[in-house]
Amino acid sequence: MSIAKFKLALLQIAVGASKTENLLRASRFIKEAADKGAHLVTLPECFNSPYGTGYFAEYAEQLETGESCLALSAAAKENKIYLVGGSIPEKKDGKLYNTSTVWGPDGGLLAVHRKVHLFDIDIPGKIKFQESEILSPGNEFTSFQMGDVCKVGIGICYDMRFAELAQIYARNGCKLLLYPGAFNMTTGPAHWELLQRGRALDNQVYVATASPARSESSSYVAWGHSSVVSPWGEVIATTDEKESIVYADIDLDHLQQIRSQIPVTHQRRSDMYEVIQKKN
Ligand SMILES: NC(=O)CCC(=O)C(=O)O
Repeated sequence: MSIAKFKLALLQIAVGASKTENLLRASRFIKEAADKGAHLVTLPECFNSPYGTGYFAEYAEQLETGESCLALSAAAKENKIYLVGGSIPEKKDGKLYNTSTVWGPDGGLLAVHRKVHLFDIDIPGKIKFQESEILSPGNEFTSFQMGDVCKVGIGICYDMRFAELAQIYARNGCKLLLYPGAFNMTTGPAHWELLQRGRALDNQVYVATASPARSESSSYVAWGHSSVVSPWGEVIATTDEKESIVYADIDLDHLQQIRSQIPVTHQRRSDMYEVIQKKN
């Protein structure tokens, strides 16, 4: 019989200039969440490096040999949890990516997601950010199977704005979508929660986001507010901007009830419209 409920933990940790300290902090928070019964633990976007195009090259690692992945693998194994390693700047074949790795309770690498939609925006007088100045985009959908419990889809931050990605994950059987992210002080208050609720409600899935804690002295000030939204579109767990751990019970029976009560999946008019998946 498969398990219908599990505890998810989002680690909203402070991220500073020292990679070593960032990794130690992450390991400490992972242990705390596991000790509190979390089965799946998620770190924020860019948890080992300050977030900014000027930092990515310096902090980037190769996945196979980098100290961040070694630390994540060890933490997953020691605590016997599924671990989504937020994201890190990755170097591979002469290119840089914003990359999330997923680890199983035996410390093995289960999945790798390279941010598909790069964060390039320009809101005059507020924020201009161009990830594409230095990063390359990933080209793959990424999901992983959490034992016999549930399939989980991964996106990184700006990926959450693209409804089609979430729709395809849901269609492929994902019941939880995880977005390590770092929205900012302009788009955070306006869109962070709205996007999560939209993705959750449209697809009748759980959606969770993990942000770094806010640091007013950073060049990029993160919004924080890591949250979990239910398939009903309700925020079931959240926090403010400070360092904290957000816990939520993911209840797959509840998800199934909502899907039976409001059966939009079966009511789609695919004779009239369709979202097409062009890659794996
Ligand atoms: N790191 C990101 O992708 C930030 C995305 C963001 O802030 C947005 O508004 O979208």
